[in-house]
Amino acid sequence: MSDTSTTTAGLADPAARRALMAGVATTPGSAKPDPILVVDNIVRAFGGMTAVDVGHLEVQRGVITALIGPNGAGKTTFFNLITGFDRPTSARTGANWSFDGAKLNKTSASSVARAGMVRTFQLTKALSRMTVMENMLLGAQGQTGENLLKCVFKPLWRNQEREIEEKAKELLQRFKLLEKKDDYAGSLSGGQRKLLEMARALMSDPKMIMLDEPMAGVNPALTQSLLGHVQSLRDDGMTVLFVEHDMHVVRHISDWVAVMAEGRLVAEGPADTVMSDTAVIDAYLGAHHDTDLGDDRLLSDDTMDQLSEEAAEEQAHREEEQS
Ligand SMILES: Nc1ncnc2c1ncn2[C@@H]1O[C@H](COP(=O)(O)OP(=O)(O)OP(=O)(O)O)[C@@H](O)[C@H]1O
Repeated sequence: MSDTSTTTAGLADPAARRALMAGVATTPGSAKPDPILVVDNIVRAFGGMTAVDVGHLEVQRGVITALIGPNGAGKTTFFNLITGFDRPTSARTGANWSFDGAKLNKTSASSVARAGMVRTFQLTKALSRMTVMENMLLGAQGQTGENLLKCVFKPLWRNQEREIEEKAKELLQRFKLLEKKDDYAGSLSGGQRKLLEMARALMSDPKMIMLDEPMAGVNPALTQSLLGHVQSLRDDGMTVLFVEHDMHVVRHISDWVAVMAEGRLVAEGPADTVMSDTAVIDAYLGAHHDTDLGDDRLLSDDTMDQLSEEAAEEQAHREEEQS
């Protein structure tokens, strides 16, 4: 295994990332130079249907890995399993996964988050009725102060409360949401909600952030800014694992792509290699024939016109809001 500190330090540099992944085999389950997450024999069946059956998967530390696959491939179920929100049916027959060297099987979702693997979760109805700041403070749960000791060490708790609020403000500033801190989260646009979900996840200082379709429902004008945020998390040394259907996004920001189909890991590699893999093309085209695998040359003029119209509308809307 390579030295983690030196490996991750230079990963803002694309050439360093390419060099790091260059020697990795493009076969499903391939070994990584310094994996932060290692998964073995994780199976989840619902009745007679096997939703997930992953024999071995390693996620490289400090890079952006996309998990792709057609609808129903098992991506969300896989996320739920490794983050402790669901249990594998293979629990008794050897399911194993570890994060940053610590075993995670049988661990609750909150312990997984405390270990440093945090997933974004969607703004539910209940969270929509809370303010942006209240949502951020929820993300800090699990830190001291929640327990009875806070009554005994109140000054200490107050200090921490202040620190947490400061941290929330800094993150909101970074994600351009500070002016909205007292607004109800439900009043935010689709893109701003995604930013809030990401900012909230960062409140607990994760080592790895897992994003489930971070670009879904986000209009083109905000997509660029969201992509920039995801890349800067990686550049700051965080590991990113994300599920995404938009293949343009996947090509644009992924350092590595893992592909699932019918519950199994069927391919791995850099985006371009994976997208031209026949197993991947078959998996997608078998599911829906009109799938766009993210080659910009395939975008029709009409689609491009529509995208720029939407971007212009969003820009006009923002200018109107500012005036
Ligand atoms: N709680 C459940 N009960 C029964 N079947 C389920 C349950 N959750 C998921 N499934 C099934 O498991 C399979 C995998 O679903 P999953 O949502 O993980 O796929 P996915 O790759 O995330 O799909 P999508 O891209 O459409 O979100 C699907 O056939 C789905 O219907």
